[in-house]
Amino acid sequence: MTEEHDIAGSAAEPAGPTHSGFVALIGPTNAGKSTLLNRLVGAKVSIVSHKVQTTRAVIRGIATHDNAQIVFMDTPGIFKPRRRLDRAMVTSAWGGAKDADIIMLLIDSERGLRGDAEKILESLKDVPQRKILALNKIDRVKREDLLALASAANEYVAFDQTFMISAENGSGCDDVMDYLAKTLPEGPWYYPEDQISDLPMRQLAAEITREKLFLRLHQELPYASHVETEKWEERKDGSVRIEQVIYVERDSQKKIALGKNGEAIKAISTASRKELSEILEQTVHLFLFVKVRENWGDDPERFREMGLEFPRQ
Ligand SMILES: Nc1nc2c(ncn2[C@@H]2O[C@H](COP(=O)(O)OP(=O)(O)OP(=O)(O)O)[C@@H](O)[C@H]2O)c(=O)[nH]1
Repeated sequence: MTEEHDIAGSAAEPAGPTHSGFVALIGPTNAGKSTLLNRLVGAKVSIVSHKVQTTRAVIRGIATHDNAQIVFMDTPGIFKPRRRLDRAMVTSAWGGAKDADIIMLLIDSERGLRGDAEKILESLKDVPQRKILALNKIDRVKREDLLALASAANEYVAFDQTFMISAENGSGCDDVMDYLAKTLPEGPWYYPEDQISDLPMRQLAAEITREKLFLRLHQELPYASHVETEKWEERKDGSVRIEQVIYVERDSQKKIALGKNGEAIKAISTASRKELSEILEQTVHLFLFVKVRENWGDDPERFREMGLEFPRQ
């Protein structure tokens, strides 16, 4: 994940050695993944409010604990991608997990290994990364059942650690964070601490508009355009105002992007706004501008904005 390293330079990091890395949180539906993330990415932390796309995974939240920055990823494609957004984001089954430093499997200890949990354990066997297990909802089960479940799961996969937690009341969650903070590799933080909240969402929004642009104009505008989100303003009435710029390289391309009487840009804007409203579950006011910027394709900054590594050669 070298592209994120590029961003790390401006992070407000604590003194002393820092740790950082990606944790893929997986588990059957209803295991308590969202509840756990809300807790772990809680008070001290900035949450990425919506689902966010990096190259292959979905960043759900970024937590800081001691000197570590822990980036939690969702890997929705492992099972049945239910939501449209999930499907759109999943490029390959274990996509996100491949880039994770640690894979954390969350199991509902009341349900045990029935159904999906067993299938996931099976498929985890061949995954090379360090794996940990968290048995959730321990407030609902007896201790001896928990121990039996822990050893049953460890027969499938040799977990580095097994935690017993309650995402709901917080029990055991600090232990998980202590472990992650010290086990993730030493290195600079991936994201600036104070810029976490909407930066990735801006990228996702730009990506959606770029897709609409491409769908409509790919024959005329092959690779000569790119989209940036310039403004993101949450409004009191619950809506959001998003301003984006479509960069093209030449005046002739600007004409194409606008279309006759602005028809192309209007259609792109409508399609993008619709999808953004669905994803964000709020009213979106989208404003698109087309600007000519020569040679944007040679500008490393533009690549970084898109979360891409700048090809050196
Ligand atoms: N008793 C108890 N309930 C919990 C705990 N953690 C989560 N829950 C409940 O379990 C249900 C499912 O939790 P979610 O966090 O939505 O589960 P999820 O894994 O994100 O589910 P999907 O988004 O469907 O994959 C909710 O009703 C939670 O309140 C826990 O530690 N104890």
